Amino acid sequence: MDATTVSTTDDIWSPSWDDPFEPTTDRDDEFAELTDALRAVQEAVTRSRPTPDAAGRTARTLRDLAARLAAFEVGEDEQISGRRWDLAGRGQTLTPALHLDEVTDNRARGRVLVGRFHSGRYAMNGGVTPLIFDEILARLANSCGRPWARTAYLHVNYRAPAPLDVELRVEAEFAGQDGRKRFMRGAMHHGDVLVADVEGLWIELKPEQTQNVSLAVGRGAEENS
Ligand SMILES: CCCCCCCCCCCCCC(=O)SCCNC(=O)CCNC(=O)[C@H](O)C(C)(C)COP(=O)(O)OP(=O)(O)OC[C@H]1O[C@@H](n2cnc3c(N)ncnc32)[C@H](O)[C@@H]1OP(=O)(O)O
Repeated sequence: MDATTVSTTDDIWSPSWDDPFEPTTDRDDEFAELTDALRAVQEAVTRSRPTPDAAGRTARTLRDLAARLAAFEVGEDEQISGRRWDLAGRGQTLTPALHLDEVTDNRARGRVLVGRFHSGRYAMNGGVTPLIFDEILARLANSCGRPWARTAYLHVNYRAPAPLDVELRVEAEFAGQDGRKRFMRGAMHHGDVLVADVEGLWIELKPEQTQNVSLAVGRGAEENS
């Protein structure tokens, strides 16, 4: 698609390159489709160099879409985004969509593919690595009915540049518990190459710290793909 010809929503949603973010979700699942489309927009904006005219028209279209969705605004406890535990990415687009293949009481495994939107320059941005680790370690730390815990720290070691547009494997391990403290470990690989590893601490919340935690809609990988 020629950027100068952008004029309709359909044009904007249809990238001209070989799209690594083709929707993988059921077409009857409209919110999942919406999240997929938003990821496609993030990637398209990042990859494009539109003319000022095309950029302006696209911006107006996006603002129009935001205004239309504002009519459906709800409080954080009622929103769908981030709470779709059955979807890779949980229906949010801050973190690259993590496909969880397994979450047991002491291990989690997943896959992630990162595009140019999350690039630091020909490799994954260093701030994105902790996002992905936080996601998988948090899911494991809070799996199997354990009381809710929050991240106290994440210590990330960057071992090699993480390539874009290819599948990365992410693993997490429940390394031990000491009272309210849950010690977690994780690693990210591209093929045989160790890209990054992490140590994290999760602290079980005291009752007075759980008041805003209303996520009781499933938290493991049971329905994730
Ligand atoms: C909420 C659950 C969401 C889950 C969603 C699932 C998946 C979603 C995926 C999305 C994922 C999103 C996930 C997110 O993004 S979670 C959001 C990011 N995290 C936060 O916002 C947490 C902010 N911090 C706090 O709320 C408090 O500091 C917490 C609750 C963590 C502890 O404050 P609290 O007052 O309760 O603790 P304590 O002082 O009694 O200390 C207790 C013990 O812990 C030790 N200690 C404490 N801190 C540290 C530290 N930094 N290094 C080393 N040690 C530390 C301390 O020495 C003591 O040890 P000991 O003396 O007993 O030996």
